[in-house]
Amino acid sequence: MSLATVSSTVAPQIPPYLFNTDHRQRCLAQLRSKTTGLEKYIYLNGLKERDPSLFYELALANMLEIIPILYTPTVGDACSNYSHIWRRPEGLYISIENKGHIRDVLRTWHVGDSARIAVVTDGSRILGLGDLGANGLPISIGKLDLYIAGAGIKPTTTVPICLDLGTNTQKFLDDPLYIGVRRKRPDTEEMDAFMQEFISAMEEVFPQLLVQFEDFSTDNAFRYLDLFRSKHRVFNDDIQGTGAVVLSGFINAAKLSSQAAGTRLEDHRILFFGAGSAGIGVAKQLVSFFTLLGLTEEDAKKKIYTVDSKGLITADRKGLQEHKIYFARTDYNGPPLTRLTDIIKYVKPTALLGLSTIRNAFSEEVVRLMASLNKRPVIFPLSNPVSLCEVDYADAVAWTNGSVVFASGSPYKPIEFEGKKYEPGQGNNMYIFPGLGLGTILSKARHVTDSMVEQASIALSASLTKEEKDADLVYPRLTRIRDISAEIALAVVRAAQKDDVDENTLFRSLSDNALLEVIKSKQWQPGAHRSPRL
Ligand SMILES: NC(=O)C1=CN([C@@H]2O[C@H](COP(=O)(O)OP(=O)(O)OC[C@H]3O[C@@H](n4cnc5c(N)ncnc54)[C@H](O)[C@@H]3O)[C@@H](O)[C@H]2O)C=CC1
Ligand SMILES: CC(=O)C(=O)O
Ligand SMILES: [Mg+2]
Repeated sequence: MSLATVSSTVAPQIPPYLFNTDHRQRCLAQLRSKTTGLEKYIYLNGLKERDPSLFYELALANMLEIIPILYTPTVGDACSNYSHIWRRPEGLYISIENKGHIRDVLRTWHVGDSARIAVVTDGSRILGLGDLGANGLPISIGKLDLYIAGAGIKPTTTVPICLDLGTNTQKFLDDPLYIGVRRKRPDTEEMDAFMQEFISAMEEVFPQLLVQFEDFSTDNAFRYLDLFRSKHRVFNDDIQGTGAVVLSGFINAAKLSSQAAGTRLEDHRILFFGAGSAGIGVAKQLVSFFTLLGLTEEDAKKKIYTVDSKGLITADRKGLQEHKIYFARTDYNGPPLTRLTDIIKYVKPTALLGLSTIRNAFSEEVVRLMASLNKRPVIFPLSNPVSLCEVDYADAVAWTNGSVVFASGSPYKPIEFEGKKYEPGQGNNMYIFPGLGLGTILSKARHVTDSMVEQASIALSASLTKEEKDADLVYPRLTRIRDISAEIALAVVRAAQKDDVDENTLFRSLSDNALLEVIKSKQWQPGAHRSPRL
């Protein structure tokens, strides 16, 4: 027998000194030795492949450090560069060329009947980065990592999907390493036929699955939500998840702002800078909330002003896109208002929400104007990733002399201003979709109803501890996300029961405390099946 044969048949021995240090510390040191976000992302991706349990253990124990790598902002870099950093298949690509046999492609995914949650993107609007085509897969993977870490969904029941339908971004079509099909995106007719086949095939192959649509371009985001939501178990994260998370933060922020001003929640006026899937999704969620407070829909709608790249959206504007019509103002008859400062002077908003993808759109002049109109202005620059955020946290604090109530889409660190510590909120749908998904899966809800989304939002806003309230936070600390997801799931299950869409009726007889315990007991824990040393 040759030496080469001997060495290939003997299992490699792990030298005992490898265990002198906790391997988690070794992995963290390796992670921290990487100098760029993208290198850290690649490192974590490799760790997940080698040892998924350890990967999630590290993510849970070091959330504030690791989530911004797996998710926004760094996942944006990963998507932008995905064709170049690709190592191995780690999700399901369904290409436009698979039309006619999509179910066969779905059957190649290894989890079959046990699949519970799929995040599906077509890569056409990844964060605020535009049409990234097949490079969009990491957004589905990152969202599912949050389902696993944040809600305790079992990793083996998740399905990350990127629909590879082409791209209209020429730079990718010209890139020899581009991973997707080299063609422009289909027209509506071709895409509709593909999507109909896709959603039917999903239901056939994965009968218990919840589908989260993610980062579709705005028209298609609304289109496929409207087409599928009453027939299938689906929701759109950018419209509904964002609506819920921002409503939740708004409720807490508006309380702080109203307390300072001596006004009521009903007195708020909200200006949306950006009127796409996210902006309009949030605006609709706010209308629904104001009606819960007793306002008529018409009066609730009057509280909302929307702005797009052409300025304040008014009903007399020609060729308005469908999704902008509902909020178009009928009470402004002057010349078009295009400058944000002029719009603010006209509207006098108490809250300014940015979902525009325009970096630094909330200039010093804008922020100071908001502070001059409000004792505690609510300013939420929600565009992702950080490179597209409408205003940095430190600037917002300095320009309002510390009075701002702030939440951004991507994370900022706490800061010190004139000797006082200030802590930002992160208004990101990551606080909602894990719990919304968990509640939907456990109740086996046939559909995701409006009330399930709304109750998720209200449960999140009610989840602040006294300490978090005392620190003027509008969202709970991310490190508590598992417990918060369980509380949200409880509210979602109850809403599903009220709407009579829960196919699992066993939970109906349980008290809230008992149900919460059941939900927590279902949360997957990393590390349960691994060697205690690792
Ligand atoms: N924080 C969170 O949880 C979430 C944040 N987002 C972020 O929101 C942003 C927008 O997403 P979508 O609504 O889906 O995109 P979109 O492209 O549909 O909407 C962008 C909107 O901004 C407007 N806009 C563009 N340039 C403008 C300008 N110069 N002045 C005023 N308005 C301008 C557009 O007209 C459009 O109405 C993205 O950056 C995305 O990452 C989206 C979902 C969730
Ligand atoms: C957070 C998210 O879903 C987005 O920026 O698109
Ligand atoms: Mg999104």
